[in-house]
Amino acid sequence: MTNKLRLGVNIDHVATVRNARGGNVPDPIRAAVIAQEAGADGITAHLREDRRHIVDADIDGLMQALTVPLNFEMAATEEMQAIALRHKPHAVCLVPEKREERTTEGGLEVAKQDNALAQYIKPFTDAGSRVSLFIAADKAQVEAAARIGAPVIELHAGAYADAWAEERWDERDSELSKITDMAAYAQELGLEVHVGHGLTYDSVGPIAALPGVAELNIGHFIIGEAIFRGLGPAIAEMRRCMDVARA
Ligand SMILES: CC(=O)[C@@H](O)[C@H](O)COP(=O)(O)O
Ligand SMILES: NCC(=O)COP(=O)(O)O
Repeated sequence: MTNKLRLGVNIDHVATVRNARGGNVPDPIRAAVIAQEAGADGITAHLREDRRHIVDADIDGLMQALTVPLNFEMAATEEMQAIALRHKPHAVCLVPEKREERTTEGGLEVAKQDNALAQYIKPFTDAGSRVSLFIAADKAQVEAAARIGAPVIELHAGAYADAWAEERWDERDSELSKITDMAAYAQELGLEVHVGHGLTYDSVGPIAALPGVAELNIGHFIIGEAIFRGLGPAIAEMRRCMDVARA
């Protein structure tokens, strides 16, 4: 496996700012194009059921504008399945959603609904989209992902990132251990491993250093940092932090 760690830039929160006023600015498609020019290896966009940030037209625009792969995050619903099958993005990442949550709180429950999920993901595989499951770093979930034939998992780094931000160092270390162990185990089971949620310039290093992890998806922090540095430089600095850790 190549040592090159891919960076997927999540542009959801450009749309959050746009939607704060309605209208068209700032444009998430323009952000995605700048991100790919700045070295993003892929773009991630999460079409939430409530359309609180990305909206359907953004997915149309991304599919037309991008030359790098689109990782389309969505809930495992019939509506979202139809949208994804219409677009056939490079990757479909299944994410659990709660209307009342501020952000994605947990990982997808795969172990308790593996038969239903196996049926649900088959049309994506048939359409040529890679299926990724956004799960907690939990053995039962990793095993279930492998069992249903998903080629990719993305481990939820939120608890690790939150512990880092709040300087709860013991918890940070135990969350990092879980991600480390489950990333290794998933690779033994033949899964490609991605990690994402809440990562920053500070917290990305230990995750980027994990052997064999193929991709990190990072959004909220980069978009926030872009206010101060500009989007291209904010991405370049994240790339640098990842490369230093992986070297
Ligand atoms: C699944 C995931 O981690 C990202 O999509 C993240 O959730 C960004 O979207 P929200 O901030 O709306 O949760
Ligand atoms: N799947 C995680 C992602 O796309 C980015 O999450 P965040 O950095 O916006 O928290």
